[in-house]
Amino acid sequence: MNITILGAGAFGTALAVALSVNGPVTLWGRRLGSDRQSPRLPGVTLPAAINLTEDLDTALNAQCLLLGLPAQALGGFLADHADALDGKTLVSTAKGIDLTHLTGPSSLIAQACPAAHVAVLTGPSFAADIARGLPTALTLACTDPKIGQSLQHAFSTPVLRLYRTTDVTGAELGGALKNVIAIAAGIVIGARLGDSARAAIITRGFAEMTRLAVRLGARSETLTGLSGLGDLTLTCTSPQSRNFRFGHALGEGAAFDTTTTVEGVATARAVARLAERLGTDMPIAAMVARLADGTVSVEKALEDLMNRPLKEE
Ligand SMILES: NC(=O)C1=CN([C@@H]2O[C@H](COP(=O)(O)OP(=O)(O)OC[C@H]3O[C@@H](n4cnc5c(N)ncnc54)[C@H](OP(=O)(O)O)[C@@H]3O)[C@@H](O)[C@H]2O)C=CC1
Ligand SMILES: O=C(CO)COP(=O)(O)O
Repeated sequence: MNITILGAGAFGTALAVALSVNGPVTLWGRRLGSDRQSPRLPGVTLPAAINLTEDLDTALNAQCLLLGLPAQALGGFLADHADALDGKTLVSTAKGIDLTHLTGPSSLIAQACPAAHVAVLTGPSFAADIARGLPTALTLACTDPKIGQSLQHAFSTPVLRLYRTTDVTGAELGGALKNVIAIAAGIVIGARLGDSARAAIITRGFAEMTRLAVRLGARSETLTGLSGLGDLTLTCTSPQSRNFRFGHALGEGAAFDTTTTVEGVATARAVARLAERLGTDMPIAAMVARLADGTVSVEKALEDLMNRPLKEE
């Protein structure tokens, strides 16, 4: 399968590097430079099997396109290029909920490109790890089992092992919601509240993730897989995670580089709105939204969460 990746950020570039072991790959980006290096993946030289292009028309000729854009940029990109994208196989790697439409990437794609075959590639994977060829397991979600199987094979390599599911909603919500909980975990560690508190945030955060995802049509078992619990574990425990690092800075009262992609901030806001609309209890996510917006202090957030009515687990 001829693979084209749109978006030369850290993840799109890492996937291009990984998939180029299977054959030629095209990587489109707005600013690629000429030295086969990526500013988002320092120290990684892009192999010759990656065809780099800044010409979007050329890139859009492909039948299967991996979309490496962040969640909040995806809607605009789809709107701008819907005609050229419709009817193709479009695989999103974005981990977020669109703040305007309050939906995940798959619904955004389906709304903009109704004739497209939609899939989601997600799971625990730092771009730097993938680009270095470290062993990684991911989830490929597609409602059409045949297309899902063909993508699973196309995107697997000796060090990239893909599992398959038809639960697109569950897979993409797991990836989006874990970013919100990773911010909370970072805040806990940054504010020196301890590893026990982090374990509580991970566990109760996972309960929230599952509650909202199931309410939106996901299968609960999907949340226990790589795309949910797997990615939650990774991002809540590793300083490689930008969401965790953002939370850490918030917790210790330090500044954070605002140009860094931190998907969990907009997603926390989207979750707070969704939770209110659906009447779903999402206290940690709602608190992350308020903390990120600066409308509550860490001390007050902790006090409020600890003093919620006692209940059954
Ligand atoms: N990094 C990681 O480890 C992983 C990331 N992901 C997910 O992948 C998605 C992308 O993240 P990541 O690659 O890390 O982000 P980066 O911040 O590294 O890169 C984002 C890329 O998107 C491009 N972009 C943004 N807006 C537009 C637009 N309107 N049109 C065209 N290109 C645009 C940027 O282009 P430009 O440089 O020109 O601004 C940039 O190349 C996120 O949802 C993330 O959660 C998933 C797994 C792992
Ligand atoms: O999604 C990721 C790992 O699976 C990357 O996490 P961050 O965006 O927090 O760096």
